[in-house]
Amino acid sequence: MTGWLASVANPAEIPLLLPAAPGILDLKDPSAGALGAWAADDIAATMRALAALPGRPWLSATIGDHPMRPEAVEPAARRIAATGVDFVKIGFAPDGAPDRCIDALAPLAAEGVQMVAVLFADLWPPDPGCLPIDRLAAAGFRGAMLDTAGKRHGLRRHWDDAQLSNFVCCTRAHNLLTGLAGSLRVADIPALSALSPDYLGFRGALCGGERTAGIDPQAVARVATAFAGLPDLTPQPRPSAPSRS
Ligand SMILES: O=C[C@H](O)COP(=O)(O)O
Repeated sequence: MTGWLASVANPAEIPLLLPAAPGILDLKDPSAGALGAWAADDIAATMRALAALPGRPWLSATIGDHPMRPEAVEPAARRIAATGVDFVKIGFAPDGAPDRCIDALAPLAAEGVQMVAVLFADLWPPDPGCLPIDRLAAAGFRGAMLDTAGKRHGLRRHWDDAQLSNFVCCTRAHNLLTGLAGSLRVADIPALSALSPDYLGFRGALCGGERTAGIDPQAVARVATAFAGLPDLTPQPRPSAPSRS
C-alpha cells in the first residue's frame, strides 16, 4: 500500500497532523526554500517528544537547500543526522557536482544514517536513466524521492505518469524506498498510488493550496480520506488448493 508523508513547518503543527496518521512526518520549513531546514535543536526535541508515542510516524528532516558541493552538503547532512531523526533528506540537482556529493555521503550510510535523496523533477530530465540512482544505491542511500524545486506546477506537469512509473520501477529495482511529491493535490492520489510508490508527499495540499499558509485540518482530512479509500493492492496469499482426499 502507498503511504503518505506530511511536511510540517514547526512543532506547533504536529498535533494537527497526528490524528490523520501520516506514515512520515517530514520536518521542513517551507518558508526557507524547497528543502528548508528546521533548527537541529528543534528536530532533536521533536524526536524526543514523539519517541514514546505508540505507533508513532517516522520522522524525516531536510538539510536545507545547498549548492551541489561536498563541502556544503556533507556537513549539513551530518548536522541533521546527529539529531537522531529517522531519515535525513538531501536534495540533488544536476548543476554542480551531485556525484561527488553522493560519494561524500557514503560514510554516513556506513555509520547507519538512513538518507533519502530528493531529486528535483523540474531540474533533471524526465528519464530515470539520467538520474544518479545507481550511485545513490551504491552509496547506501535508503530511499529516493522525486519532488519539485519550484512549486508553481505540480510534479505531473514535469514528468508524465509513464515516466513516473519508470522512476518507481527503477528505484524499487535498486531496493530504495520510493516517494513522489511536488505540489500534489487530492485528485492526483488515485493515479499516483496506482504506480505503487512507497509514499506520496504533501505540503501545499495540507494547507489548502499555499504551502506557507499553515496546516488546515480540513485539508488534512481530505488527504487522509483519499488514502483511506484506496484499494489494497498488496499481493494476498493464494488460498490453498482443496485436498483430494
Ligand atoms: O516532501 C514533500 C514536500 O513537502 C511536498 O511539498 P508540496 O506538496 O508543497 O510540493
